[in-house]
Amino acid sequence: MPSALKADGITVQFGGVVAVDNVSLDVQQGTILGLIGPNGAGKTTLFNALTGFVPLKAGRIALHGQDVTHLAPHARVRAGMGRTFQTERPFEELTLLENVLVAAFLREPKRRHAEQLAMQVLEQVGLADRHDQPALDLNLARRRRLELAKALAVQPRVLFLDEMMAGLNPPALKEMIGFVRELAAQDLTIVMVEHIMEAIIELSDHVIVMANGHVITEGLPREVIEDPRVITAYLGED
Ligand SMILES: Nc1ncnc2c1ncn2[C@@H]1O[C@H](COP(=O)(O)OP(=O)(O)OP(=O)(O)O)[C@@H](O)[C@H]1O
Repeated sequence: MPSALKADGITVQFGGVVAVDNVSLDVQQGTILGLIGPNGAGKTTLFNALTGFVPLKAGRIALHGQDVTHLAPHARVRAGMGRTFQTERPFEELTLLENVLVAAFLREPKRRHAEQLAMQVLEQVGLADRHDQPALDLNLARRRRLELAKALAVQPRVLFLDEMMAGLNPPALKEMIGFVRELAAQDLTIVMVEHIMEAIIELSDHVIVMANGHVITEGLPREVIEDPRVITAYLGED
């Protein structure tokens, strides 16, 4: 299977804090990588490093063989990265279609094509029938789906999902798991930071566990969550 995302020796330092220390990963096309670890482990920082939002102290990143290490976030979008943000902030006065259009224009300059693309992704996340409503009225589950639609509107080859499942009620969680599974089935490569273990177990092909900026173990989801080192990292030594 071809490598979709390959990162070697990623290191990020904030002042005296090494938030991510020499982390490497290799994600095969069409697979889902789950990134877990206790609060402060460095997951979001790694995510931001991969997508270009924080500078690297060391390391290299390749997307489908293209070196993107020194590209700015918008250039990584053009190279094929899409991402969601932990705190979704839609333009509340704009309609759902307009919100997704803002993202679609990053990849598709012609308005008619961008609109088609935006409607298509709204359809994919089950929001097409609300496309002309303002984002202001959306509940949490629909805001998340809108966030997913925005990330999909840049037509990514590798999609980064940052805690998409947090706070969802059981039906909405099931629905979101279904959307993500469907995307991977369509050969999209997915990297997800997630605290909800149900989602990690159901979706991940491979799991990386971080603590204190390091990878402490990796492997199949059911194996890693039973690893004593992982349990200790989450619960502490006592
Ligand atoms: N902009 C920043 N400036 C300084 N330190 C930071 C910055 N961002 C993160 N850190 C520090 O880097 C470390 C890793 O934080 P990070 O947010 O990446 O962890 P996380 O695993 O995503 O945690 P959570 O699960 O709570 O989101 C922490 O010690 C944090 O305080």
